[in-house]
Amino acid sequence: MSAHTSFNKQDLKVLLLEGVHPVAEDIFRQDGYENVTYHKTALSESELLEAINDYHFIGIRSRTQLSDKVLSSAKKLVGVGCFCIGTNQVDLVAAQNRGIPVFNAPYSNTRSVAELVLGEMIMLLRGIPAKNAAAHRGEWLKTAALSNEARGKTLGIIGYGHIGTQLGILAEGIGMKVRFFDIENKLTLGNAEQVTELNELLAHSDVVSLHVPETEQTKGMMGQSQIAQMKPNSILINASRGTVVDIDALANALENKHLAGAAIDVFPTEPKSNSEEFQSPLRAFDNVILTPHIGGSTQEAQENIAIEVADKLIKYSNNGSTMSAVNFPQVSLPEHDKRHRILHIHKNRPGVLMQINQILSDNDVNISGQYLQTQGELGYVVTDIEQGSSQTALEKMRDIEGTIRARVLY
Ligand SMILES: NC(=O)C1=CN([C@@H]2O[C@H](COP(=O)(O)OP(=O)(O)OC[C@H]3O[C@@H](n4cnc5c(N)ncnc54)[C@H](O)[C@@H]3O)[C@@H](O)[C@H]2O)C=CC1
Ligand SMILES: O=C(O)CCC(=O)C(=O)O
Repeated sequence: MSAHTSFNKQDLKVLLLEGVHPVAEDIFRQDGYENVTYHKTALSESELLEAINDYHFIGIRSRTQLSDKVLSSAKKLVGVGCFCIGTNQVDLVAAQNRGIPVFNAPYSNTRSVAELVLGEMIMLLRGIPAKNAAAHRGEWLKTAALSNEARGKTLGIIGYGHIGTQLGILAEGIGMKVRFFDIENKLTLGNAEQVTELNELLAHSDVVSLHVPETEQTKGMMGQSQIAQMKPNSILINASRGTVVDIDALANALENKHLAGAAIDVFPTEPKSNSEEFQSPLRAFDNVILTPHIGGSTQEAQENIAIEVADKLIKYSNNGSTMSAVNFPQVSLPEHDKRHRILHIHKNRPGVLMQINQILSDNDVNISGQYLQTQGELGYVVTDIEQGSSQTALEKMRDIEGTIRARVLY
């Protein structure tokens, strides 16, 4: 990592929440960021509103809600790291409007989710959750009724992305037939088959597994009528987002024995901490595997995520690189040894680049490299300069109409 930054690293404050893997804190400290606060849990909204004003970087997982209201209190915030895949807990537009890039770890926990779902699928096809629960109560359910091999069964995957594709390959490995539904045309891996109608997938799958992000389209996508379309005695698995499945409709389908079982890892409302009671109508069913949103919670995944996201935040802080930010123009930058680098974030409108260059020219500043990228409403110009007063130029650039924020890296 470059040692050159506009801020004294000791003055930059980093807040890590929700027990992200401790290696994240080590990485910040090793890079010279001494001011790192680590919390094992999420903060309540009022605690967050009070604390966030002090921090330049925040690291969260899926529980912390970075709403417009919270972000409006985050006056010093430079970057957000989601130590997970989903970024729906952050108001991405509000962050973008404030010139704050949001980073995540798009791949690091995907294998963990795929492995969990594979295991759940095999257990549910054998009816193990119900037999296990009965045995814990002293009952002996020795029967082959509704107990099936996975081999030869059809797995229907909804959302054939990083997790869906890995699950498909693992399932083929144990002899399952894989079909999937996705809004995009996808390159199929192995012998998987893409279907164009969701209902067609639902009607012919022995197991349906959801791997879509939370969007306006996916909220409630498995409602009463979709669950009714599922094959009798089939199984529903959701390790995507809690809003995707109508839990009451699922409970009804289990109650009237339309479905043979389910595995649910994510819920419309999840406890805010491990000490809060988990409430769900699904608690009544022995044939449902209930897990506390731990699809991606393995040691391997959490450590990889911590390394990936901490590195991205530090790189943005030290070097200005926004590669893989989810709400920001993406610029990959070389190191800027022996040069000053000015970062200018502005509303995407004509003429800003021209004004930046005019200011540099007026101040006798020689440009050695320049990078411009825009995304939607936002523009990001990075200018490397060889000499001259970067500070004076920076002050003038801050006055350009539409400027959201600007800083210099030494
Ligand atoms: N339970 C857990 O701990 C975890 C949950 N997740 C959740 O899993 C989701 C999926 O993760 P990845 O596979 O890595 O994401 P991805 O972005 O690689 O794949 C998502 C796929 O869903 C498709 N899609 C989007 N909208 C759709 C729709 N309306 N109908 C059908 N397909 C649609 C996309 O085209 C894409 O192919 C994440 O967004 C996250 O919410 C991810 C990691 C851990
Ligand atoms: O580990 C977490 O807190 C959330 C995992 C998850 O759902 C994600 O990566 O999107």
